[in-house]
Amino acid sequence: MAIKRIMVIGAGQMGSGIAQVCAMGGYQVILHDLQEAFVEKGLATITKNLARQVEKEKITAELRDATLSRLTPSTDLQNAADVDLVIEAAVENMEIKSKLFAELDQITPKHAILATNTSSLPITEIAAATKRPTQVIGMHFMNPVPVMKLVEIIRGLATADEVYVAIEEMAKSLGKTPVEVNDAPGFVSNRILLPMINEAIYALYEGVATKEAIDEVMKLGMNHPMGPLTLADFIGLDTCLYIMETLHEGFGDDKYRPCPLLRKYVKAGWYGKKSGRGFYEYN
Ligand SMILES: CC(=O)CC(=O)SCCNC(=O)CCNC(=O)[C@H](O)C(C)(C)COP(=O)(O)OP(=O)(O)OC[C@H]1O[C@@H](n2cnc3c(N)ncnc32)[C@H](O)[C@@H]1OP(=O)(O)O
Ligand SMILES: NC(=O)C1=CN([C@@H]2O[C@H](COP(=O)(O)OP(=O)(O)OC[C@H]3O[C@@H](n4cnc5c(N)ncnc54)[C@H](OP(=O)(O)O)[C@@H]3O)[C@@H](O)[C@H]2O)C=CC1
Repeated sequence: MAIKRIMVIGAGQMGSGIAQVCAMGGYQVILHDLQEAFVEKGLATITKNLARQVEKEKITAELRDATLSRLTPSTDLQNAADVDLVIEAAVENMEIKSKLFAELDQITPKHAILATNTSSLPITEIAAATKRPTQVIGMHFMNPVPVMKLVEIIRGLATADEVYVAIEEMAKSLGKTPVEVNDAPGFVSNRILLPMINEAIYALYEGVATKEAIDEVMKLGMNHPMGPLTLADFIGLDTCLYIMETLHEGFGDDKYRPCPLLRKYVKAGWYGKKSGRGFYEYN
């Protein structure tokens, strides 16, 4: 199954990172979002990242130029008509993802693989929105995509072995390390990470310590590169809440109930780094 042309859907923090590593890996990439301004913002992030790498002499100016030349902007989903693979990285919402996959099933060629970068939603349910569930798979990159080695690959109930192998090979071709997991709420990564972050938010909510102290304990005491509240801001508090809700609903276990403080911040529009304010403030 030769993969040459890819559409990445969602030009946010994950979609732009995924588009960057795919283009650097030699693939032709269409970066798609709802509005031109979002696509432009994503492309500007990629351009800035590549410029920084050239400055640091990590990549050549030729690789930067070749990478940029392989990226095409899109605001029309019909542009997926000749791709071999779609990697969807739109917002973490089942209704939006199901609708996108149903449309992609109509638009993309029969051989195309439809992958989702969802953090927690059931791959099997997303696949059920299509008539090609054997060709739907989870391809879960970590943030920041250009830096983190892991790609969690999630098989839905019907995912075909050859589709799994094609995605595993593709992840390796990007210099990533794929790890195979089965379809369960939050998979492995967020089933373990998000309850830890949620518990840190509860510690803040209950006045156990300041946000700085909570982060310092986990950084200096556990050698985490970022404290859990800084990491929550980095992931996006909206995404953190969606993931906790998926775990809560998926397992039906109250140990996964989202902290009320997390809900309050999301209701206030404090989404973390991407909106300028979360637990901390950003310029
Ligand atoms: C929610 C989900 O579904 C799953 C998830 O993704 S959960 C989140 C998983 N990610 C993490 O846990 C990240 C934890 N944090 C870290 O690993 C580190 O703090 C970090 C890599 C983000 C930054 O590392 P640091 O040493 O503090 O900063 P810094 O020295 O500036 O950066 C290290 C390198 O990363 C690069 N980098 C940092 N942020 C970047 C970004 N947003 N995009 C691209 N590159 C970035 C830097 O350019 C630098 O590259 P070089 O080594 O080539 O020079
Ligand atoms: N943040 C993280 O650390 C990680 C996130 N993920 C997952 O990746 C996905 C994206 O997350 P992230 O990049 O952080 O989120 P962002 O909010 O940064 O980006 C999402 C982008 O998708 C766009 N979008 C929303 N709906 C559609 C649609 N129907 N068609 C096309 N584009 C759309 C959004 O536009 P608009 O602003 O208009 O809504 C926005 O530009 C989520 O599923 C998330 O769970 C996976 C790994 C890590």
